[in-house]
Amino acid sequence: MALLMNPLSNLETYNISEDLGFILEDPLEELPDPYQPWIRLAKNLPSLIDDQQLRDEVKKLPELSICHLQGHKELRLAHLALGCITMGYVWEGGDKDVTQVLPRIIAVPFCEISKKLGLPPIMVYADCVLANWKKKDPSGPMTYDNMETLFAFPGGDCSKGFFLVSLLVERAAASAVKVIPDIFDAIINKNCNVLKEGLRTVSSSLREAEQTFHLVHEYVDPIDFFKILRIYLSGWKGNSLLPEGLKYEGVWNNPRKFSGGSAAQSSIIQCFDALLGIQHGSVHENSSAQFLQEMRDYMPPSHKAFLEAVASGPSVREFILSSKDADLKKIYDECVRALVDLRNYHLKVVAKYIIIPSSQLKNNANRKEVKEDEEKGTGGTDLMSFLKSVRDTTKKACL
Ligand code: HEM
Ligand SMILES: N#Cc1ccc(NC(=O)NCc2cnc3scc(C#CC4CC4)n23)cc1
Repeated sequence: MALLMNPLSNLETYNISEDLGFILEDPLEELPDPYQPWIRLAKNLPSLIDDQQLRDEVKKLPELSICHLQGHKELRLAHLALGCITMGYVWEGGDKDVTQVLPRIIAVPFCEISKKLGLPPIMVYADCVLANWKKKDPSGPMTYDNMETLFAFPGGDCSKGFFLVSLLVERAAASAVKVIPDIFDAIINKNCNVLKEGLRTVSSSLREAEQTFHLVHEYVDPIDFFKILRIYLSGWKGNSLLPEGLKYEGVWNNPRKFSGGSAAQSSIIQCFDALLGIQHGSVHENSSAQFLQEMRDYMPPSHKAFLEAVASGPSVREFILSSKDADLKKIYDECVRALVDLRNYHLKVVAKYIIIPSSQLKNNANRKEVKEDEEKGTGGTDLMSFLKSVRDTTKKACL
């Protein structure tokens, strides 16, 4: 039977790497000379923030047109650098001195670059995880010891650990992305053996991703994460510290609300949900599904398009439900269980890095009441119930 056109046959068209999945391959580290002031500020965020100098330095930036930025990788580096500077600018004073206005000198170029990339004018996962890395020895392996982030936040090596461990988990799971076109071809051609092969690769890459996740305990300190880093990931939607949002001076007359960085902006996990036919409730009544759907607007548009292509492709779940092949059902369940185990492990990590430090700090005599939205995700969601509901709907997908 002639191979029917498989919409996913060329991952390149979705800016997806055969080897690294949604990770930006070989991110640029430098921009053309005129933009050096942006790179210099972004490279010195930790010390500028610790010295409370960042806001003053931002105001001294030269007015720059974005016309000298050429190509996707320069735009991604510029969005990453300006995204880091924006988070540092807004949260430099912690929750005691929050600024409501982003100065035009940075707001105007940041919004123009965001528009060209189809990203929101706030730091997103595709910035500080997917594009924020380099190898120390370019000919060496992609291992933690041979890698470095391009930009960091205050809190010592906490942001490096958090961003690079997430990147390595993405890389482990990426080996499953490249078999998705083969899985769709197998369904179109009713080839059970090729389908089984593809699903075995999916479950083994998810198992490898969970193993990689363990690195978080070695490279991220819970107190540094909870007390310092998470502040800089916070957004201005559903945040009582910026109830109207942030005013982007010179761009919009009214303040705008954008959600803080979230791994719900990671395409890789949402891609497995789409492939396995796991619905996290309907976007009409279920807030978890709404949040996951909304976070797709914080992904590079080509990655969002890939998720939609996977979700609208031939249904793996329906094909297997209608199949008599018990082996096929078993392999499908192994994929679902691997995703459940990954989400369960993630919940344990969230307890260690958020729930426990939060209660420890709450118990400190001199600590003010925890703000009502501190227990919420950077996206303003009630994080534990969100994560548990996503894990539970994944579990329900078992055959
Ligand atoms: C210190 C380590 C971590 C903490 C404290 C943490 C915390 C959280 C929190 C609070 C959320 C809820 C939504 C949000 O606010 O973003 C979340 C979502 C998520 N996190 Fe993490 N996370 C950590 C590490 C990781 C790593 C290494 C990965 C792997 C890529 C990951 C993948 C996800 C995903 C995919 C979601 C969206 C919900 C889902 O699809 O299950 N997280 N995380
Ligand atoms: N209190 C408290 C509280 C603390 C943290 C959060 N949320 C949070 O850190 N989300 C980001 C996240 C979750 N998982 C992963 S892997 C890689 C990233 C990332 C990133 C960059 C920011 C784009 N993430 C919510 C509430």
